Amino acid sequence: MTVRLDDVGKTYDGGAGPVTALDGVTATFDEGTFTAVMGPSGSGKSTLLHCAAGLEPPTSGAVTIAGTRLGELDETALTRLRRDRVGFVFQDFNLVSSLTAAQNVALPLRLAGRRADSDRVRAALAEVGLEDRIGHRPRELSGGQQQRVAIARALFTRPAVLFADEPTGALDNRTSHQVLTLLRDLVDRHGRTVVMVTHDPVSAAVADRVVLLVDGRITDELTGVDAAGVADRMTALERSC
Ligand SMILES: Nc1ncnc2c1ncn2[C@@H]1O[C@H](COP(=O)(O)OP(=O)(O)OP(=O)(O)O)[C@@H](O)[C@H]1O
Repeated sequence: MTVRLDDVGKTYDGGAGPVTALDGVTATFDEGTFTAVMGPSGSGKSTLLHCAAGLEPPTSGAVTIAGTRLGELDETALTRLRRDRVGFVFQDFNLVSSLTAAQNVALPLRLAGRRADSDRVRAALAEVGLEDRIGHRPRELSGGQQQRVAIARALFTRPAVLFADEPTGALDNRTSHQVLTLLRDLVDRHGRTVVMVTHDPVSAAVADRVVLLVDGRITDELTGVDAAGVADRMTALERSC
C-alpha cells in the first residue's frame, strides 16, 4: 500500500519562535519499495516519519495512507488506522522490560482489547528468527534480537507500511546487517513498504531509493547507488550546508 505526502509542512512552536521542521514535502512511498531518508541532523527526518505515520498532524498539506487521507479521520479512526495499517520501529526498541518477547509482540493487540493467538505470536517471532527466544525478557536478549522483537511487534497486525527511525542506530555492524536483511526481505518476499531514517550510508544502500532532506525540504533522490555513492553525496551535502 502506498503512502503519499502532498506539500506537507510542519511548524513547531519553539521557545525562541516557530521552527519549520518540514517545508512543503511531496513524496510517494510505493507499495513494495524500500526508501531510506537521510539528511543532516535537524533536517526533519523524524518529523517526516511521524507525520507520514499519523503520529503527528502536519501543519499544512496532506498525508494519504492506502487511499485514506489522514486529515479527514476523527481521533478514533486515526488510532485504528495507525494500529492496523502502520508499523513503527524506534532506535531504542521501546520494548517493555518486564514482559517476555511473546508478551511484547502481543501487547498492542491486548491494549486494543483483543486476544493475540499464541500460535500467531510464535510464528511472528519465528519470522524474525527468534523462535527459541519466545520466553526471554529484553535484558536477556542482544540489541539485534531486541530490535527483531520490536519489528515482529510492529508487523503483528500486518501493517501496510513499516516506518523505522534509525532502527540500526544502537546496533553493531553484524546485528545491523541482520536487521537490514530482515527489512529488505519484508519488501522483496512479502511486498511490504518500508521507510527508514538512517545516518549510515551502508544501511541506506540496502534501500531501493535514498531521499535526501535538507532544512525540511527534499533536495535529491538517489537510486541504484552503493554505500560509497551515498557517502560521497552526504559528504558533499554536509560541505554545502
Ligand atoms: N516537538 C518539537 N518541538 C519543537 N521543535 C521540534 C520538535 N520536534 C522537532 N523539532 C525541531 O524540528 C527540526 C527537525 O527535527 P527532526 O527531529 O525531525 O530532525 P532530524 O533530521 O530527525 O534530526 P536528527 O538526525 O538529529 O535526529 C529541528 O530543528 C528540531 O529542533
